[in-house]
Amino acid sequence: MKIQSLKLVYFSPSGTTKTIIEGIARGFNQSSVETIDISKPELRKQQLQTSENDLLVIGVPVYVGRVPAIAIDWLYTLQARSTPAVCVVVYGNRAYDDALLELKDTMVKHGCVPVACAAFVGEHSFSSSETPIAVARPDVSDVNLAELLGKRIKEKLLPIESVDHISDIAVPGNYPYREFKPWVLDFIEINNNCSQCGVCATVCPVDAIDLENSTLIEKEKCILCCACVKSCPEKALTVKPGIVKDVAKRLSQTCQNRKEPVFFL
Ligand SMILES: Cc1cc2nc3c(=O)[nH]c(=O)nc-3n(C[C@H](O)[C@H](O)[C@H](O)COP(=O)(O)O)c2cc1C
Repeated sequence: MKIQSLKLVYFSPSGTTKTIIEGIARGFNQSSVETIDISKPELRKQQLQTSENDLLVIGVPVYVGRVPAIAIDWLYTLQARSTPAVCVVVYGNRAYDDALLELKDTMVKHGCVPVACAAFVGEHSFSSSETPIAVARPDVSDVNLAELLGKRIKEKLLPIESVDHISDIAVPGNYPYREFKPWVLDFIEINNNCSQCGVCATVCPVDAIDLENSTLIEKEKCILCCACVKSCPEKALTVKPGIVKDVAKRLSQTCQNRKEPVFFL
């Protein structure tokens, strides 16, 4: 199959999913590449139409074993016509549960034909110096594997005449998908180092932080991604004692064993 354009789409508040998707794209080595970063609220309004001549690569982080609701909402606006697609989830070294299955099912529902699926590991959103979880993942080895996956997808597509010749890919996961109830939590503490620079408000994928006064965080909008905590140049934002901190402590003890990326193609 001759691919004319690579379409990259990722939701990646703290950047690990973006790193993996870019690695896959390098390995695939296509001259025409269009990227939509759906972590940015204004870019989520952008509609995408794809055809059989495109390769759509979508990456999302795993949130409580599922695809983040924001990414599912965006996928509902996707107009894909028989488009070969790569489904990628990135998780924080605990488990990806039903997320890869959910992503694959959703993409199929919207006109995609999965040509490869993969689960990679990224530093956990709740990781901190006190509660380290998968620190600095994806690392060089993960990125090399992402590039290798890109090459293998190209090799797989080369001899195939059309999407009708791509067989179904089985991925782990269960029905019904793991239950997910959004948490509404006021869990961020801001100390006196805050210079009101606004970086936290700019990186927030749901516009939950007031740009003029970053101490005003709308907890009903917050999705706990911790992009604000991780991006603060003054290290003024930290996680308060409470549920998120307790989860982080538990995961930093129970998820120490390194998990490796897996491909299905
Ligand atoms: C609300 C929330 C739920 C999460 N649930 C899981 C999970 O079920 N399993 C897991 O291993 N990691 C989980 N993570 C960690 C992220 O999947 C992981 O850190 C990912 O690399 C973040 O991607 P990003 O850097 O592209 O934002 C969760 C993170 C958040 C914020």
